[in-house]
Amino acid sequence: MKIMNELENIKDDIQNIAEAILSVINIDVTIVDDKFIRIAGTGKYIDKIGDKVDGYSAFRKSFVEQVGIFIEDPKESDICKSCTHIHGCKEFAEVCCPIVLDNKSYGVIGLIAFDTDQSNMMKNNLDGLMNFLKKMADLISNKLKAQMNTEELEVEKKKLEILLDNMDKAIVSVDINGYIDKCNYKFKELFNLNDNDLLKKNVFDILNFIKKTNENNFSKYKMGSFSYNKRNRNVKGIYNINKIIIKGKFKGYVIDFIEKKEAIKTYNKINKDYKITLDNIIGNSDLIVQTKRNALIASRSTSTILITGESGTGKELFARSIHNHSDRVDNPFVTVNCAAIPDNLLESELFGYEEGSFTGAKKGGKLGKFELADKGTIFLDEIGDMSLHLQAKLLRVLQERELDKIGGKSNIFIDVRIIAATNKNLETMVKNGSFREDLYYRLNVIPIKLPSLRERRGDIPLLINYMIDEYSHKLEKEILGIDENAKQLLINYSWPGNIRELQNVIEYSINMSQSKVLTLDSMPKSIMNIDYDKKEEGTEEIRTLEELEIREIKKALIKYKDYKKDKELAAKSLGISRATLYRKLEKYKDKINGDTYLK
Ligand SMILES: Nc1ncnc2c1ncn2[C@@H]1O[C@H](COP(=O)(O)OP(=O)(O)OP(=O)(O)O)[C@@H](O)[C@H]1O
Repeated sequence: MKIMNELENIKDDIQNIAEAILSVINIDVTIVDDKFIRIAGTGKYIDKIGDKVDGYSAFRKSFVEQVGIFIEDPKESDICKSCTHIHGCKEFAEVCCPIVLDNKSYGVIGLIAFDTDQSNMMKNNLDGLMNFLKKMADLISNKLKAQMNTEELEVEKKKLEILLDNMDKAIVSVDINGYIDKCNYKFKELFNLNDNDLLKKNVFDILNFIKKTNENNFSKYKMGSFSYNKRNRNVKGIYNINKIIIKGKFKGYVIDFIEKKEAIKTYNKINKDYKITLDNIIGNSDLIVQTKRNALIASRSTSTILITGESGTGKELFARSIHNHSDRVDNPFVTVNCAAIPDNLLESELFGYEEGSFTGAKKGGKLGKFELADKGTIFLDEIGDMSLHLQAKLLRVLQERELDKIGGKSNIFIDVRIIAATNKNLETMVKNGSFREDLYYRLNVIPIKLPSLRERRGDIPLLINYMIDEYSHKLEKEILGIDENAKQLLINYSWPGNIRELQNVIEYSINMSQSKVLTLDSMPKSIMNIDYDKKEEGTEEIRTLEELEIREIKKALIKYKDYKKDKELAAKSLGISRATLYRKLEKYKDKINGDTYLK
């Protein structure tokens, strides 16, 4: 392959300069590159363009030493003594000047006199001539520089285009008015646009979910969600707008877009390494081992699962593990707490709605959790708290496997595995009419009942050690273990809040501990004062109604401890008003005082 000399890229410009020199001084010009190949010439040199110029020792000297040279009489000149052509030389005089850029020589401009007139003209105007040639050489090096810069820019541009086309995100850059400047392949693909669609088009017209008027109201960066529907292309996602500001001046926008399903996929990929599995569920007792075995079998099917168990027994943990053991693991696991969302919002949360379906509906509509969980698993926690109206809707989804969105024109097919969970007794609820029987049977295809902590006390020491490790690390306290008395207390306690309560007790105790070993002193008063549950179920003594009330209040407080509206949810689950709950807390404050959950 021929390696191109830099000057060759601008040889037309160089030939023009050679002819300009000729027209000014009327002496023929030769311009050579760094290999001494003639790349431009006038008069009799025109036919010799492309030839190697031999013997020109003056050119070499000028090139190597980067100096202008004048040779008055080649036959007498010291410089020409080594020239192989000296005997046949027809030259009367010669002037040459190097073409230099950033201290590197790229070639030489030479003027050769073939008669006395030309030689005299050179001699008499030498300074001016040298100066003129130097200016011409500078002109060539400036052209060369511009050419190199353009080339560099083209390489950068190409690299950038390749980079953009290989990005997961769709990207478009526009001017201050929104006219499209550049976009990547993904952008055209995402919005189903061809080059004609983009020619001199305004992005705010094409993607009308972005309102230009709003874009002036943010400083640098803004994000939003979108729904785009055109030419059978229906995409939903998130967009970010970045303002391009150079030296304080606003120059346009770069907008990137990511499809929601892509974002979810990426999220799942990132989190894959931290996924919880059945192996992370602590416990050696027969009950928990058998439950884990059943859960593993259930993970291989797509049938609906109903997990039951008291609050804090690990229902969500099991649901996540089942998803992570299933072949849906690379798709989303979406959780909905049916008790934490008011009934009027739950419907749109679950099923979503189309744009404009009601006053106040968000632009672009809203994706429901069922759609977000596409090809994955939806975990419907606290299903027993769902209203009868929504139970009917859910039943339809389970039966038809189709979603009927609020304001939607057509139904959407869904491929979602359902895992429901509750701590309520659904059978009793079915009997008293607060839970639909048909829905109960649809959900209860694979039942998994989680044992309470009381039923597997043998696992308590294992759980305590695991939690001491976890929380001492988290709280940066060196706690080495638990003493026998404290351990016995925890083994015998009734654990109405199950593992979540045990976690809270250990966390509290590590915080309070003055020594490296947890003792009774660091335990919360609540688990020491109330010991009515020490005995196994069925053998307990009759308790006073007050004791029962305190216990249920404590259970409710533990359960909703982590929610923002904890008291409100606790009161609701107890079937009393918030004010009543506060009154009772005041009344029993000595009995519940010191309880970590009340803070
Ligand atoms: N076997 C276990 N090993 C370790 N941690 C556990 C185990 N079971 C539950 N946990 C922990 O206990 C806490 C409560 O678990 P989870 O939220 O799954 O319970 P839940 O039954 O869904 O509760 P609720 O009914 O109140 O929603 C979580 O922090 C969970 O990580």
